[in-house]
Amino acid sequence: MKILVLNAGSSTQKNYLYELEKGPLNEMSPPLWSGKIDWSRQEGMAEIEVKSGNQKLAETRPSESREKAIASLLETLWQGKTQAIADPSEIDVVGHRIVHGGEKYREATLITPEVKSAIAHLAKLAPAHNSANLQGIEAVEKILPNVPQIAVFDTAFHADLPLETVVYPLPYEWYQQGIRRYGFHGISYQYATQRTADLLGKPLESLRMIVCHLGNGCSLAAIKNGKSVETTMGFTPLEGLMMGTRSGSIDPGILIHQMRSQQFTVDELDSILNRESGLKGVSGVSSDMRDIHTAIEEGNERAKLAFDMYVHRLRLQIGAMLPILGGLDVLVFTGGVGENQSSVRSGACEGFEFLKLHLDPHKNQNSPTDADIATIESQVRVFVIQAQEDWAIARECWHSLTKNQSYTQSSF
Ligand SMILES: Nc1ncnc2c1ncn2[C@@H]1O[C@H](COP(=O)(O)OP(=O)(O)O)[C@@H](O)[C@H]1O
Ligand SMILES: CC(=O)OP(=O)(O)O
Ligand SMILES: [Mg+2]
Repeated sequence: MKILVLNAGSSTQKNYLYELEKGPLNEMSPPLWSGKIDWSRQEGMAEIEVKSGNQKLAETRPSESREKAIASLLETLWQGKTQAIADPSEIDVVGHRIVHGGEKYREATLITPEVKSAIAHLAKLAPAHNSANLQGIEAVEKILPNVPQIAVFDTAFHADLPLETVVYPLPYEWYQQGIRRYGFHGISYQYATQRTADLLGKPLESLRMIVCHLGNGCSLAAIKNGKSVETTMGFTPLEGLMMGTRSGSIDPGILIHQMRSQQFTVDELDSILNRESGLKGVSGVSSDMRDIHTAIEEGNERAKLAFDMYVHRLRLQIGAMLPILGGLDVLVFTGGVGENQSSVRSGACEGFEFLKLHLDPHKNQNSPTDADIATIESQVRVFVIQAQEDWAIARECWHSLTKNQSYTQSSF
């Protein structure tokens, strides 16, 4: 079965083609083809990178609409030096990461006009994500009109969060209107928790885990019996940790004050909190941890402050999860920052020695992939797991199509 996966991020579009013959294993099988567009590195420009076998294509082009960019990227799958298939008709199914599934979507779902309008409706709550997800679905509809498309939701992993976590201390009627905590990055959490348990050789259900997903968007989740019991993102992907360009949690009184005294409009505040805050807003340098690191080495004090705040807030939230879990067996770091920035990991672990959590500095420094970086004596294991949201989506597609053959046939 050939499965195309589209993962639309706020400023990136990552696409992969996987081939699964005997069904998915827990360990990732490398994709036949991958194509990435990154709009975050240069203003008005799109950096494109396509890989297939040992062929590689890299170029920078002026930005165009996401739909057009996806269409031309997908052509490299069946044309030119990165060609991986003879014809688009070889693709059996397309899986999409959909960030916000609201209350209704608790598992992978075949995309129908009704599902599309629900995704569009939820774009109000995750504007940087759901509308990009929808553009991906529509781009594929034009190129592969007869191929089933499956939505895999980031919110689904948190579907059973307890009520005291879900409800905000606001008028109860607001909760009844749908203003509640949902949690995100669930596809990443599901993969990282199972992968860690497999590497440890222990049942997932026996482990108390905290997983820190640190990419452009950052959140962490407490996982007990294999289920999410608390997480830092809430109604939207803006709550919680400090991120690349998002503020994370702040005093809501600041917004009221700024609206009143500085007359900011709602759209201006939305843009400031989502795109001009976090590492970028504080440092004035960049949202990218690599640039922050370089600026710190050059003596930039605001970059240092941004880094220190990022780590401080991360530690606070790790600490907040401890009583929820009643202790900790494994701490996991994943996502672009979690996988690559050893100083974030060591900073986050500082102060948790009282748990007998001890990082091995040498192992940590080498930024390993899918490895334990705690000392042998440490009573808490610490893992770095490469985020594999796309592989997890491919697995979900395979399960959806094979668990119910009539569903598969009727939808072709
Ligand atoms: N080698 C690296 N060292 C430090 N940080 C990195 C490195 N590579 C990527 N990052 C960080 O990871 C972020 C992207 O993470 P990623 O998980 O790919 O994001 P997303 O999936 O949300 O687009 C970058 O913005 C950067 O801050
Ligand atoms: C939900 C979310 O924040 O996603 P990302 O990290 O891809 O921006
Ligand atoms: Mg991501």
